[in-house]
Amino acid sequence: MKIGLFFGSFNPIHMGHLIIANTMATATDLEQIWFVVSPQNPFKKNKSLLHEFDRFDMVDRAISDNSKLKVTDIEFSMPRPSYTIDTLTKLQEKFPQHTFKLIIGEDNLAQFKNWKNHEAILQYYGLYVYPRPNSAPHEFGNHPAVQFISAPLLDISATYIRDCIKNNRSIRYMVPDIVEEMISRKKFYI
Ligand SMILES: Nc1ncnc2c1ncn2[C@@H]1O[C@H](COP(=O)(O)OP(=O)(O)OP(=O)(O)O)[C@@H](O)[C@H]1O
Ligand SMILES: O=C(O)c1ccc[n+]([C@@H]2O[C@H](COP(=O)([O-])O)[C@@H](O)[C@H]2O)c1
Repeated sequence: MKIGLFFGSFNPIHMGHLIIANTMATATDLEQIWFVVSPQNPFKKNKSLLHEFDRFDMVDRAISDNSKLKVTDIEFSMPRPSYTIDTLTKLQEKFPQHTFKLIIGEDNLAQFKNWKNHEAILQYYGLYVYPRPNSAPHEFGNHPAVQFISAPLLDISATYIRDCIKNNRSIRYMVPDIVEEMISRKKFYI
């Protein structure tokens, strides 16, 4: 199967992530999209970052009604911080029957050449890139391993959602109802 990998903290997962994942799952040749939840980076202490199990749980609930979307905790047991190439290698070893592609926003492309073994990512996997506002110029516009996919731009972030919660403003429609319910019941981000 051809699988797109969408990496992130998902603190929490929101409609911006889900719309990109669903676009990739329905408007490309990718058959499934796997959300790869990043654990806490020990060098980037952030007190608003929920425990990885809670973030995983929110993603799991958010995608439970869509058979093309899956979530993986593969990075939880890897050395931290985990480099994308190492996670790709581990997934490919674990699932040799699948082909993996990396899904990234165009804003990440300007820095992509500084990622660990970025040439190997291009050579053995490849990128599916979705548009992001204010993306800096980059050199991958005509690269054969980089596919640009048209997708809606949604100006919403997990930071904005956490701020809304702190300020007692509604997050309805920014996250799935089931995620909103979990955040409120467990008193996350207050
Ligand atoms: N609204 C959005 N549309 C498209 N991509 C997004 C959107 N929000 C985040 N992303 C991208 O999704 C990936 C995972 O996102 P991440 O978990 O860091 O969420 P975030 O909303 O950017 O979080 P935070 O505000 O806490 O930094 C990142 O590459 C990020 O750039
Ligand atoms: O593998 C690398 O060298 C690498 C370097 C920088 C960023 N990344 C990945 O890019 C994504 C966005 O990173 P950041 O630092 O902009 O939040 C995230 O999924 C990181 O794992 C990966």
